[in-house]
Amino acid sequence: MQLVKAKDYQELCRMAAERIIGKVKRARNIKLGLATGGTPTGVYRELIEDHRKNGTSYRHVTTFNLDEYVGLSPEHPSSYHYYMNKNLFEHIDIPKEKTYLPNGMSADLEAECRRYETLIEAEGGIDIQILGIGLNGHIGFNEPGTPFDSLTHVVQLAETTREANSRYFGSPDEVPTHAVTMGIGTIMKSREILLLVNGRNKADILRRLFEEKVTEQLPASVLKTHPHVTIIADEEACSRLYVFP
Ligand SMILES: N[C@@H]1[C@@H](O)[C@H](O)[C@@H](COP(=O)(O)O)O[C@@H]1O
Repeated sequence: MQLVKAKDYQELCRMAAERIIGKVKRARNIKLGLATGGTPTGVYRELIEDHRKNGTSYRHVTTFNLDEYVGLSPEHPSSYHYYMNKNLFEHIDIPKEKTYLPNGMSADLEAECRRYETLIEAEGGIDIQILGIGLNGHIGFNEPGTPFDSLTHVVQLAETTREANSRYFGSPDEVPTHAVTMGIGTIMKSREILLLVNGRNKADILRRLFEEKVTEQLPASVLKTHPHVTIIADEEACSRLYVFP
């Protein structure tokens, strides 16, 4: 894992966007793995601004999101479909039919998981996967204890995760109890991974990521075994690291 330090959130977003834009410009056909949550919103803002100012085109881009809540339709304002449409897709020229998220409304969720996994494979896999990290070290919605070889699956969300994500809902009870998420094995198949970590509340989990051994109890620790991971973290997130490049 390579750690790149950003002064603050704004710089982190610029750095991440630059990497993505560089790839989008260079490749004729690129598959981006996208994340939701608070962390990537500023990166998406940068992509939109660059698209407007510099005309970077996304017509040749396919996207796969990490996860979606079970039981929320794409029209639900707290669904990840809605988030992606509002925060990115509606503002760039990506063909809507090339933007994929798991369908949390499927009547057969097991079949949906298999369909999503197969779809990623059929498209040739993900070139670069953007990740945030949960306070307990989850990536996507892979909570502590998830097997490292897991593929897309249905998860029961940890209460701490439901609580942390309740800010996106009217009340904590409205947060779904389950989600469909790419598995850790799915994420690890990405050719490159960009983990974004910002803010003081992430300082402890970033410290744990560096200090603790690779264990399924800390899902993000698996990234230490991937050949091409860059962590972009701001100063606040790095404030508990002993050694800093
Ligand atoms: N499923 C998402 C993750 O993909 C995200 O990385 C994490 C951190 O969110 P935030 O960026 O808001 O801290 O929370 C959610 O649970």
